[in-house]
Amino acid sequence: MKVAIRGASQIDARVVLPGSKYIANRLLLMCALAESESRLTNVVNNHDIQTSIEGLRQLGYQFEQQSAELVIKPRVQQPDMKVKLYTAHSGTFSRFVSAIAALESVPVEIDCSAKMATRPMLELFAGLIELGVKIDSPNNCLPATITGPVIGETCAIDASRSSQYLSALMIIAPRLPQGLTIQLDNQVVSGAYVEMTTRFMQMMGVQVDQSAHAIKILPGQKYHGIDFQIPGDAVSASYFMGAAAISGGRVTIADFDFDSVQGEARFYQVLEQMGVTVTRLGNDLLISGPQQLKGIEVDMGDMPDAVQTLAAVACYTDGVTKITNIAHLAYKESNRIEDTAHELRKAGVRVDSGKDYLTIYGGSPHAATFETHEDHRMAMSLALLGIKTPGIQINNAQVVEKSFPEYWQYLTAIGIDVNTLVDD
Ligand SMILES: O=C(O)C1=C[C@@H](OP(=O)(O)O)[C@@H](O)[C@H](O)C1
Ligand SMILES: C=C(OP(=O)(O)O)C(=O)O
Repeated sequence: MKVAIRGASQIDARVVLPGSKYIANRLLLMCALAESESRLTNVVNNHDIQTSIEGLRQLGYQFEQQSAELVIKPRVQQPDMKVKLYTAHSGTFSRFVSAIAALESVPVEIDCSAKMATRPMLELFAGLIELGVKIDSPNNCLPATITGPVIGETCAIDASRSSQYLSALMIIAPRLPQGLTIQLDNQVVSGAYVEMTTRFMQMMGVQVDQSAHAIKILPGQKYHGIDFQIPGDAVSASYFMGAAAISGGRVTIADFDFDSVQGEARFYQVLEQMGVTVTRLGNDLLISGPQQLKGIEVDMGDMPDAVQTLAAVACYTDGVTKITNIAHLAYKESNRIEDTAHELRKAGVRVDSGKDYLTIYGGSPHAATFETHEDHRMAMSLALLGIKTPGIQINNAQVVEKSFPEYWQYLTAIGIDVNTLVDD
């Protein structure tokens, strides 16, 4: 599927966003491991979350859709023979379920998409091996067969390429008879996501002790089931904030998750530095774009998934935007440093890129056809250029299914013209 984007003359819209994929991804697992029933509402229906539910079902965990609620009941039977499951393109589920698989004493064979098979797993596998788990993987990536159970109580983890390794081990800790001490071997990236894991573990009754070099979960703790409404997805919100910023129009994000555990919920503060006006209206957040955006320098280490949104907005400033502390973006669905730079250059934008930064020189981008590199965020963010620049097209636009299947309809609803074209 290919789409052509034509900007709206004036954007003035209110957007109600689907629930956070990040919170859902954690709660599905924590609730599955809980000793009592949980009820979740506003669980986003996207490919990543369907993949998580399906994969956990293969392990015998129970998910039931009851009208608007997803009901998760304690597992009654653990598998007594080899289990096979599929993690598709989801980095989060690939890492989290590898740790869950290590709780079983039968082999769990985990397969994934060709793209996911190129994303790193090595550091998590090393941590699990230290805990006595057998990992059978030809190249330290998925596909792999994981055979538990965990027998150790201490391991080291290097989370300098992905925080998901650390969250994965934290999530299973309450199920380990001796608890777990995780030594932090290196700098931890995407720290806000580890904080998110901690916050939900605490909400479900598990105490997490954190020091500068270790995370400790004491034995004898259990997840208690919860009744919880998942707030809106902060990264999905970033595209509509970006649309207001680029167009100079107004977008209201309904029921914005103000005291959020989602790092990217602070993206509006980044836009504010660029000249956007932000107004709180009760539970809503109004973003009003300025006449002219300013370039800024900003550390996006804790907002990794909004970097491409910012890169798109940065194309329309009257200055230079430097996005720093993003070396870990090389290991996402695409290389979000080099591939983003490459695509923006197609529109005549000057971009400098390095191991841990992107520098974008604002100006007047011209028409371009962008490739998505199988990255949903590449499609969603680059489409924003079409708001102001005629002739923007996106190939393989269906990649948005991973996190936000209705994205193109949402753009149409705020007045942006999205035309589906026949593929070349
Ligand atoms: O824990 C999570 O839910 C995530 C952590 C981040 O990954 P890294 O820790 O690999 O940066 C983020 O980019 C990803 O989309 C989701
Ligand atoms: C990086 C992302 O997800 P994951 O790592 O789960 O594939 C994302 O949604 O942008």
